Amino acid sequence: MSNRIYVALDTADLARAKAMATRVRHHVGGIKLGLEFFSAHGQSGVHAMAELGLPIFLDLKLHDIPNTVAKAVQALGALKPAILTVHASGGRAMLEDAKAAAPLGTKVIAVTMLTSLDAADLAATGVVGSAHDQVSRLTELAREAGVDGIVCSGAEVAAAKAIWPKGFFVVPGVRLPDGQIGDQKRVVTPRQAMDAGASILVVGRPITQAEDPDTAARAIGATL
Ligand SMILES: O=c1ccn([C@@H]2O[C@H](COP(=O)(O)O)[C@@H](O)[C@H]2O)c(=O)[nH]1
Repeated sequence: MSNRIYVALDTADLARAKAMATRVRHHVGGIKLGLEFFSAHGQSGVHAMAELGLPIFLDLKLHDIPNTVAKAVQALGALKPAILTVHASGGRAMLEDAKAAAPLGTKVIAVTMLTSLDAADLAATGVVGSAHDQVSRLTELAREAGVDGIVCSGAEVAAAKAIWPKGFFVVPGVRLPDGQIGDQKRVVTPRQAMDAGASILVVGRPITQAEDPDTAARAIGATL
């Protein structure tokens, strides 16, 4: 894939999502649809977005018992997403069953530690250690379970790649040096993330909230 940027279309407004995707389509490699979009528009909304012809990343971060997740993955299979996310902390059996239930061409990617969390947030949920430790532990688990890769921040991707050289590494929470961080906590620049080993970048608000989204997407691409 030549363009490594997936634009996150976090909106419940289908017309807005379509208009944004149409605007930036020549400057991104795919479209990421998450909980907000899917809760509002479900599978028909995903079909409507797929008509634009870009790969679809379905970021639903599934997290439940193995049987429930496997059945959900099966139900989503008709959409044939390029990428589908589950939470690594759902455990090995859940990851294995999610992968087994996914269509052949869909990468099942395990979210390790959300980029909106830091070590203090981890500690508050009873997890001891640094973000690096947590991402490393869950990368190992995801690799052993046979999924295709992980989501982590750009700060941990080099360590994750050392554990899993052939893994697929999705990095959200990227910002240009002068960009607004918002609710993200573990942030690096797009260039730093790629240099550290990211396979693809997820970029939302730096593109979608920009005055001129196509220029913003092109400018981010030009830094890579
Ligand atoms: O750890 C994670 C996992 C997923 N995301 C998603 O990526 C985008 C980031 O949007 P920005 O506007 O660029 O912050 C968003 O859709 C999240 O749901 C993440 O940020 N961190």
